[in-house]
Amino acid sequence: MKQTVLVAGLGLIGGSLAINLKQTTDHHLIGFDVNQKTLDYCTMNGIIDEQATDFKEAVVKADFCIIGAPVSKAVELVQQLKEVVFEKPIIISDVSSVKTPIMESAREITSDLVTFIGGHPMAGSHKKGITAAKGHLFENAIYILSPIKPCPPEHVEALKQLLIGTKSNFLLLEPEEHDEMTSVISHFPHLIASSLVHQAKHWQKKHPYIPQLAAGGFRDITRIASSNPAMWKDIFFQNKVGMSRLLSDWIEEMTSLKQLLDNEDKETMYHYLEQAREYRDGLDSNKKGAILSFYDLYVDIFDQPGALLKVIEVLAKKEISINNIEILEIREGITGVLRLSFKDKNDQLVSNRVLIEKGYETMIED
Ligand SMILES: NC(=O)C1=CN([C@@H]2O[C@H](COP(=O)(O)OP(=O)(O)OC[C@H]3O[C@@H](n4cnc5c(N)ncnc54)[C@H](O)[C@@H]3O)[C@@H](O)[C@H]2O)C=CC1
Ligand SMILES: O=C(O)C(=O)Cc1ccc(O)cc1
Repeated sequence: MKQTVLVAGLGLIGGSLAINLKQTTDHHLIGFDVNQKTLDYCTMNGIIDEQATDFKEAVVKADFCIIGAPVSKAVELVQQLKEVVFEKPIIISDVSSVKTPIMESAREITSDLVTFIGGHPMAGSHKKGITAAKGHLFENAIYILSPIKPCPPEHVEALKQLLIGTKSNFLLLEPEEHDEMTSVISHFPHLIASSLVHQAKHWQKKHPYIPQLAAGGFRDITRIASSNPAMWKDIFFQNKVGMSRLLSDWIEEMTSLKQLLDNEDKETMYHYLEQAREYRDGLDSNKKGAILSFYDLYVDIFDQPGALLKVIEVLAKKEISINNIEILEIREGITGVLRLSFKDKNDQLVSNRVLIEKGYETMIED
C-alpha cells in the first residue's frame, strides 16, 4: 500500500534520505523545509511529490516522518509535535548527530499514535544543503536507531524496512551511550582538527611557507576541519557536557605529555606512541563486531592518475567491486600506496592474486 513519508529538513542528510526513498520505494513524499529554494529544488528534481508549508499540518498526513533539520531545530520541531492531534499511527525519526536532547523532547509526546525512534546515519560529508545530497550516501554506513521504550519491535522493523534501500547497517543504541561514543569518535576530533588548523594559521605569520609544507599527515588529521561550521557548533553545544568532559581529559593528557617531553622521558613517550599505534592499527582489523568489516589490500603504485586507472581496470575486468579507494601518501611522480577496501574476503584475495600476476607489489595485513 502506498504510504506517506514526510521529510522535514531537506539538506545534505534529509535530502539524501528523500532521494533514496524516491529511488527505492513508491511512497508519497512530502517535503518541509524553512528554505523555499530547497523545496523548489526538490520539486523540480522529482525528489518530493508535495511541498508542505506547515510542519504540524503535514505531519498528520504522514505514516512516517523523518526530521532532517540541524539538531537544535530538530529539537524545536519535536517540541511542536506535542501540540499535534494525530489521526493515524505514525513512526517519527530524526537524523541528528546528538541524540539525548531530541529523545528528551520526544518523550514528552503523549499521543498513543506516535512511535518515536531516534536515528543517526553515521555518514556524511563536509558539504551541506540539498545540492550535495546523494541517494547512495549511506551505503554500508552504520545507521543508529534509538527507540523510545516501550517500543513494539514491529515498529522498529517497519522503520528499518522503510530505510532498507539505503543499504546501511542498523545498530540499536541508547541515546546516552550513542552521545558518549560519538563525542569520542566524531564530535571531539572535529574540535581538535580545527584547533590544529588554528595553530598552523598562527605560526604562518612567522613562517609563510607553512601551507606549502602542510602535506600528508597534517592534511589527513585536519580534513574534517573543512566541514559545515554551523552544524558542528550546534553539535558541540547540544553535546556540551560530554564535550567539556573530553576537553578536560584532553588538557590533562596534554599536560602529562608536556611533562614527558620536558623531563626527557623518552621511554614513556615511546610506549605512549606504541600503544596508540597498536590500538589504531587494530581499528582497521577485521574484528569489528557490529561495525561492518572491510578487507583491505595495499598496492604500491608509481605516479598517478594513470597508475590508479590501471589498477582499477585490472579489477574491473575480473568484475570485482571495490568499496573504497584511498591514496596514502603520494605526490606526483613518487611511489605511493593505494588502499583498496573490499566487502568480501574472496574479492580481496582474488584482487591480490591478479595484481601480483600483473607485477604489482601488494600487502594484506594480518
Ligand atoms: N552533515 C553530515 O555529515 C551529517 C549530519 N548529520 C545530522 O543531520 C542533520 C542535518 O545536517 P545536514 O543535512 O548536514 O545539514 P544541512 O545544512 O545540509 O541541512 C539542514 C536543512 O534543514 C533545513 N532547516 C533548518 N531549520 C529548519 C526547520 N526549523 N524546519 C525545517 N527545516 C529546517 C535547512 O533549510 C536545510 O535544508 C543535523 O542534525 C546533523 O547533525 C548526521 C550525519 C552526518
Ligand atoms: O565522521 C565524520 O566526522 C564525518 O565526516 C561524517 C559525519 C558527520 C556527522 C555525523 O553525525 C556523522 C558522520
